[in-house]
Amino acid sequence: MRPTEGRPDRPKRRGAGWPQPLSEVDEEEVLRRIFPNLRTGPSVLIGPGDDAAVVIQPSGSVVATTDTMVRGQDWHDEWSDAHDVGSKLVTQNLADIAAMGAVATGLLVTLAADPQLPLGWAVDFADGVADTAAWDGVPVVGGDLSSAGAGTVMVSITALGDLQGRRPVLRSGARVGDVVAVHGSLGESGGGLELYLAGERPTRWASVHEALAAAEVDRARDHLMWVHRTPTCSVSSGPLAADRGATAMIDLSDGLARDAARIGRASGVCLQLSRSRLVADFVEDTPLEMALGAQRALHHVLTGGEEHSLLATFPADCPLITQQTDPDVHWWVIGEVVAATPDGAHVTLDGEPVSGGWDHFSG
Ligand SMILES: Nc1ncnc2c1ncn2[C@@H]1O[C@H](COP(=O)(O)OP(=O)(O)O)[C@@H](O)[C@H]1O
Ligand SMILES: Cc1ncc(C[n+]2csc(CCOP(=O)(O)OP(=O)(O)O)c2C)c(N)n1
Ligand SMILES: [Mg+2]
Repeated sequence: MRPTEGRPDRPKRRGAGWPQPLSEVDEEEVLRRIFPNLRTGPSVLIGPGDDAAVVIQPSGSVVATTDTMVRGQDWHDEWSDAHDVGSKLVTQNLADIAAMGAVATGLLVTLAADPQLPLGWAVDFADGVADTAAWDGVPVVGGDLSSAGAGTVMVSITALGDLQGRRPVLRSGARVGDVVAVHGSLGESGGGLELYLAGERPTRWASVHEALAAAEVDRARDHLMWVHRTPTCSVSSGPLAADRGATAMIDLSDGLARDAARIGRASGVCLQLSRSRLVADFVEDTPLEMALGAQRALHHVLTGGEEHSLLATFPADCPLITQQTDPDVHWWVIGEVVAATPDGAHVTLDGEPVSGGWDHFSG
């Protein structure tokens, strides 16, 4: 069983102090509430407040990615508060930067909202972005505010990154004979989504003592829902994997089966996953199994989205894989790269084609 990593569950929410709708304030006032909580960094020459930011890119090339979330499609207000949404949006973007083998150098944040949205929501969202970005040492360098139709809240981040002289790790680099490995958890966010969709809500423990005394299954459920609200990505593991010879890499946003197939397709190979390894490392004795049972757990391990762990391929003799000593930075070997099969499967489980995972348009 992999160790579960932690960061503070509930950083401070300031927004409760500003229940008035955005329509009662002007843009300057929104920004005045947001800016003080943003942290800068040595790579930022010009930060938020001018027409554009100026960020130092030491290696001369810019890694750029963007991700968007929409209320009702990507979160429900009954599940996630504004701080959670900001935190998750940062993780989605930083995971994409890490999966290229790069280090993030700046974030640009957009909020387009119904003017009836409370000012406090905008502040808590910005704080969620700022707190999570600061945790990973990434400055917020700018953004945009816009209004949107009744009920609409759309948030988006564009992240910039620097390869620091590394070659980018592409989806197309996997070679026959490589091992397939995962850094981070699998299926926990998907398990949390299942619980939320089933109407479950995390327990609000009256005290730490009460939480510790709670049944293990209740803590397992809470953990899954917490991961769904605020997944994390170990951002330094991407560049480290790149330095140590990763041949292909992707962050797991749409589910292991779907994202592994992206590497397989781009590389013209098949990623052959091992059921016994996935079960031993990600199902047995995990919160997923405890909360949902072994069968649902394996389903989420294979298809659960929004985990933002890293999936990579490495040469089989790569020391990062063969000489692992620290369980906190472990790459779990879950399969190997084989030649693409004539029927076109780019990912298999014990040799059988496997599919599933998230798609925005086809569900
Ligand atoms: N509207 C768009 N216009 C141009 N490129 C896009 C658009 N949407 C997605 N892409 C590109 O397509 C690729 C796949 O997108 P996506 O599945 O969102 O990637 P990821 O899972 O890494 O966020 C990325 O390289 C992304 O930049
Ligand atoms: C209300 C709600 N329904 C469904 C989901 C599940 N969900 C939304 S997006 C997504 C996959 C990842 O999103 P995407 O924008 O495709 O990330 P990217 O691949 O671009 O990084 C999943 C599993 C959710 N989080 N909230
Ligand atoms: Mg995307």
